[in-house]
Amino acid sequence: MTTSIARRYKTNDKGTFGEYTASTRWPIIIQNSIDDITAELAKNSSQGDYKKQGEIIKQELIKYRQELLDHIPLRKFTQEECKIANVPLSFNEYLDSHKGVTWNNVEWLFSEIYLYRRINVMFQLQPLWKHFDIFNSLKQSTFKASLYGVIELALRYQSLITKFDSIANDNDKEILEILFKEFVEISLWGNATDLSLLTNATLDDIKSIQGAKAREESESKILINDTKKAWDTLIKLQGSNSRVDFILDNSGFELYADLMLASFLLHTKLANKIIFHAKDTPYMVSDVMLKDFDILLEDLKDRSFFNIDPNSNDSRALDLFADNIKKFNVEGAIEVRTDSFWTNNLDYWNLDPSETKYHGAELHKDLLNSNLVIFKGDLNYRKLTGDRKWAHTTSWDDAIGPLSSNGITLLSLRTIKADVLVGLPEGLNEELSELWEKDHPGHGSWWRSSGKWAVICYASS
Ligand SMILES: O=P(O)(O)OC[C@H]1O[C@](O)(CO)[C@@H](O)[C@@H]1O
Ligand SMILES: [Mg+2]
Ligand SMILES: [Mn+2]
Repeated sequence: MTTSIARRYKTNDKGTFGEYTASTRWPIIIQNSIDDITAELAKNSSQGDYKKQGEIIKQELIKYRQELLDHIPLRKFTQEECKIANVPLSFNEYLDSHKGVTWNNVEWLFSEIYLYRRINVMFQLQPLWKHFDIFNSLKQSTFKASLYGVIELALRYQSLITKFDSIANDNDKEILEILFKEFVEISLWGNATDLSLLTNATLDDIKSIQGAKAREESESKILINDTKKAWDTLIKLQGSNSRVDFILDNSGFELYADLMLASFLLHTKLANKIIFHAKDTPYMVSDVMLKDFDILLEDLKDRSFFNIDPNSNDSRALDLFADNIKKFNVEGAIEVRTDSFWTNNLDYWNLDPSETKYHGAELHKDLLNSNLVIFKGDLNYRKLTGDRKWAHTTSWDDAIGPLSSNGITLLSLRTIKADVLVGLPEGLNEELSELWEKDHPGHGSWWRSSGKWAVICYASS
């Protein structure tokens, strides 16, 4: 490690997107939850104890939102909360070593993860709401609005699947590599419909992001591209035992795009085992929980969800994809797991034998058996780099600390949506900040939180 370790971004770092997120976006996200639980309570099905317990949660959310606005200190979880809601003790350990941190003066990474954990505890304390995903209706409505992109990819898959066998048998490595790049980029940009940013997206916004045309022009937006290194790793294993893991990000279209990449890898024998790692609680609004995998497959088959003509080829294309994923899952070629580590406040420097209290060491040991661990999205990138204020020219290997030498082979597919960013050539951050400043006076550095650029970063040891 040649670079001294930079401190983490904080919610009072002037002019950063983190400061704006904490001061402005989080109260909106809590207000959305209040609106959604209000809608749930207005349903005829909400009666008796369910209604009573729901009202309690609603009042707590309203109070909680005010707590953020009043910059109250972040409180520890009570004994009861930890017990009933399985809150990892790492949250209280952090608060013990960072006494008196307030919402407007705390590390961004911790406070954002803590934010969602507090909301989850409110639900887990009410027995009839213990497993209620407050973000489910938003996840579902956004996926429903992604119909255009969903159909487009399903048709692409339907036309390609007949060719996968011949491509694999003809040993046509060139076309295989082009398709690998294409499916990696589909998975990368699938992220672009992240709910937490598109708070008022129109169907056109969502369509444009997901259209094939958007992907072409997005090539130029990939600032660091290690796809070739991942290709070289997997092509050597083609046809033999090859396990690829996905540390998932968002549900809906992004998960659908991840499944596209996964099925491509399986059909072309670049992998024969895919393990998806989902979240164990509602997290960052849109992140995938175990149940979201099953819901996605149901949605793809449900003609009242995507209301298309059941006798159309579009419908057959959706069925084909959903049935193939289902088959892979039943056969065990695709496995979906969860672990409390992924929603913990610890960054991914703890994916290491040294972390023996919160599953870091166990997960590290298991991931040593993977030939490629794909970390999806912005929050995972922030945890890989510790969400630290590194100089933007800091090397990737320095920024990911122990992960550059403890044996895991990883690939971060990240649409850039937060301040932290490393591995850039000298001057590029300044150049893009100037460009962004033109249309966004005073916020030039927010080019790094627009989701319009991406990085694909590889590490192996
Ligand atoms: O779903 P993703 O790609 O992890 O994005 C989540 C990101 O969105 C934000 O909420 C907005 O920047 C970040 O705080 C967080 O890292
Ligand atoms: Mg994302
Ligand atoms: Mn996410």
